[in-house]
Amino acid sequence: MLNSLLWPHANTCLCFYAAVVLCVLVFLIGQLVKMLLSPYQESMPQIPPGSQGLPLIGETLQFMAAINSAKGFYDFVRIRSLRYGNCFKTSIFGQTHVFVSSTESAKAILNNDSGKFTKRYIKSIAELVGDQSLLCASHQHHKLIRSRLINLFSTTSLSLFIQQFDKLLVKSLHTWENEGTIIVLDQALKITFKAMCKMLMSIEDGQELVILQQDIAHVCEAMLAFPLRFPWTRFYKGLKARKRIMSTLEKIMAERRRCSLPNNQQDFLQHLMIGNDDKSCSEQVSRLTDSEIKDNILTMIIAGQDTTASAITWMVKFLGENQNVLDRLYAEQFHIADKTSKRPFVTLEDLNEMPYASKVVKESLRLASIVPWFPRLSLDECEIEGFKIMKGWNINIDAKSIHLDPILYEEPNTFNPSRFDDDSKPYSFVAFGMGGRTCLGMNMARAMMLVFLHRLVTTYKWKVIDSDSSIEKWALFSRLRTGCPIHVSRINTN
Ligand code: HEM
Repeated sequence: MLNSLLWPHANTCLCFYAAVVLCVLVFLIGQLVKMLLSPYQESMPQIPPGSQGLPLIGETLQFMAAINSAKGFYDFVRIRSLRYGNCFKTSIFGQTHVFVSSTESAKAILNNDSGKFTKRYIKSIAELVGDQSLLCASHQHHKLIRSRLINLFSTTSLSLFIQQFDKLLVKSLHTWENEGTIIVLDQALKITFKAMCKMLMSIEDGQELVILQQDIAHVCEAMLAFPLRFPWTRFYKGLKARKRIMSTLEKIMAERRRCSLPNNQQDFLQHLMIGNDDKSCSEQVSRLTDSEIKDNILTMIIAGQDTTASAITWMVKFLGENQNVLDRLYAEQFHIADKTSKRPFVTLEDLNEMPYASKVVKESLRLASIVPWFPRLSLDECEIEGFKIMKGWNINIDAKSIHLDPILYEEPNTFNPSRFDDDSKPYSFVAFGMGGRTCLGMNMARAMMLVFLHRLVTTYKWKVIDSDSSIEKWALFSRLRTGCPIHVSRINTN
């Protein structure tokens, strides 16, 4: 009886102790596994710091607010870069964007030896420039288009372009004297646009040019707009303008085919069409379709006009505010003017004899950072700056931060062309990008800036009237809101 009473009790005790031992064992094994894994977990890269903002819209509203402010859209990046450091994450238009600003990351991403990155613009931009545009094409398609376009940017075409640009500029500068006050940006936009249209399609004057310039401006304004398709929205107007530009190009191409223009017409469009229409061309030579030609003519106007005009405007402002730099520039430019004044045009060789002006151009491009960041897409999971980057994230190389990094540039906010007396550190100057997507028109842009500098400095003295540095709202590239008004007076060379 006693046994019968004791045994069930003993059984219960045994079960209890066994359960306790089991629990302790499970706990100890858990701790052991945690200990073994913990060094691994600590070394696992974390995702970059930053805020994803509100559900769905992320930080889109803050980004749009920056686009619509006098500080310009880069301010969105600047504030976060100060808060989180040289690699941070945000969410815009429903997508994750990472911004990085070290030279090492710029090198890895722009060189893209790993093949883990491709270029990507937001969808609305791709719609405006066209999906056959060099800017939006995927890796292989981009290679094909770039290989065709790069032939257009030869030294011969650069020399011809310099002549054409100089001719237009001299004509335009002539009229400045009567006007007294000049808005540099407006003038630079007109001249660069004319020069680009002449080089691309031989359009020089007339109503066609005026309408084209207005339409290009609409397309540019739409690029940062919210992609809403209502008749009163910027985006819709941009799409309509693109349609008109496309039909103008179609008309020009049809006309050239109908009238079988001589193949010696020296413009980019004709060169691209010859490549297409010439049936004797080897099949190996990759030809562009009509859509590819049209999208890329539009791309080159957008990529070349606004950027160069903005850069010229900043350069005039920086020079107007730095008399010591201007004095040194006068010495160099008047020396060269002894030669150029005896010839009808400035030549490429003349430009090669302007070492100080070249540094002025470079310093202006650094300080203005016209294209403030370069967008890429991560094709695979990878690590950047010690952070984990997921496949499908947008990675933006923050060129402006690199250009203003005090470790790379002493007193980075000072306009000092002589800082380029010594070679720059690798990837510290990326105004035209680097790697397989480097700016195709960089020599053309530099040439326009140098010719502009030469003619302005040797023709006029100028004073910047409004020193306001606010940035134009909704501008795709960093443009001065005032357009830099200057008062000019002709230099008496007698
Ligand atoms: C000061 C003026 C200019 C600046 C600052 C500038 C800057 C840039 C930058 C930074 C890129 C590369 C962006 C990236 O890697 O994502 C680029 C690409 C490009 N630029 Fe320029 N650019 C200028 C003038 C021009 C001109 C005059 C043309 C003439 C047509 C031009 C045509 C292009 C083209 C076609 C691309 C795309 C290249 C590609 O994706 O393969 N640019 N530009």
